[in-house]
Amino acid sequence: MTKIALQQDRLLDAIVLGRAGVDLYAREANTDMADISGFNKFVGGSAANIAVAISKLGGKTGFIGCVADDAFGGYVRGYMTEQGINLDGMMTDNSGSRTSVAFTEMKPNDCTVLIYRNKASDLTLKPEQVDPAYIAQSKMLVVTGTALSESPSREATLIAMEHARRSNTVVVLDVDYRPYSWRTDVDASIYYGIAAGLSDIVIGNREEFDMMETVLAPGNTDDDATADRFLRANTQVVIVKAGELGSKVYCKDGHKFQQGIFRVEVKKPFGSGDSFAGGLIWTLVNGGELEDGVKHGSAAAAINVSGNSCTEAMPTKEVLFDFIETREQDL
Ligand SMILES: Nc1ncnc2c1ncn2[C@@H]1O[C@H](COP(=O)(O)OP(=O)(O)OP(=O)(O)O)[C@@H](O)[C@H]1O
Ligand SMILES: O=C(O)C[C@@H](O)[C@H](O)C(=O)CO
Repeated sequence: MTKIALQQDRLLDAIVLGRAGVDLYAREANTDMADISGFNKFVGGSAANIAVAISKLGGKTGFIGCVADDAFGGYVRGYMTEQGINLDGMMTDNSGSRTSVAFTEMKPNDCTVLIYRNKASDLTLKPEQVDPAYIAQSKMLVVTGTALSESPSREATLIAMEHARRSNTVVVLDVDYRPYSWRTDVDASIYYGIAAGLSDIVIGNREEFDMMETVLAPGNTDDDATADRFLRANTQVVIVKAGELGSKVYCKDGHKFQQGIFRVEVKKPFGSGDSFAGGLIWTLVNGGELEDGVKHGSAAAAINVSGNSCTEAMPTKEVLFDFIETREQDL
């Protein structure tokens, strides 16, 4: 069994860095985007989803990001505050940017997620807006990688990771690779490489690790070789997620294990990665074992993909443990 050493005397369990925006989910299931007649509004954005996931499980969370000075920015702030998320690190941009908006179909497979990110406010976050004292109050800093895609958010993210290292705040990188946010895969792999070197835990799927290996190991598809390459510098754990095939976990000391999925009736595939990260991180900040964290993450993801949204479908601790007790898991 593996434990991640954390500073226990911190006010916050985890601060999540990245985008918080609006998700608009199709009212009709199994309908193409062009034929959808209406959408239900929720708070979304990968980083917000992870923060809500940890918070609903009972964790004390904070957030570093930026919403626009618009009605959606106010809506996002209001919802996250109701969820108990500390927003001392959430900025508001009034330079004409817009809070990110995602439209989604509701289909179990081949489900389109259309994200409007022209002049996205989260990417206006500036390095001077990142407070090292805020990060030093947290056991963990969780970075969602799209924040690296553009300046000044890229520099803000890298300095946040550096501050975390200096204050012994454990750093988690959730790769969260959205190809349309980047000029080229080469650019992406360079910045993700720097960020991975600053991280204790790196979580991604195969497509994301392929992108990260664009320059250094083009064509590699072998998870073991990937893990060897990324278990360097500060990185203690590499997790390769594989959707319905579960996940593989690699530790620096050579220990490795796999986790299967909890089979459910899937309503939509998105949100699985964010709920997985939420369940895992909540377990680790509470002093739990890595093996239990990955199991809790898998269960939270299964619950989420069988629900009708991302944030609202994140489980509480009671729902999570009840689900695990009553379900078989594929190993
Ligand atoms: N259909 C499914 N049924 C049950 N569990 C699932 C399913 N899909 C994914 N999961 C769980 O969620 C974890 C993460 O999923 P996945 O590998 O799809 O992440 P991801 O690529 O980051 O997803 P996304 O970007 O869509 O959020 C998997 O390792 C698995 O435990
Ligand atoms: O991450 C986003 O910007 C949108 C999400 O909330 C979306 O629902 C999704 O794709 C989750 O992974």
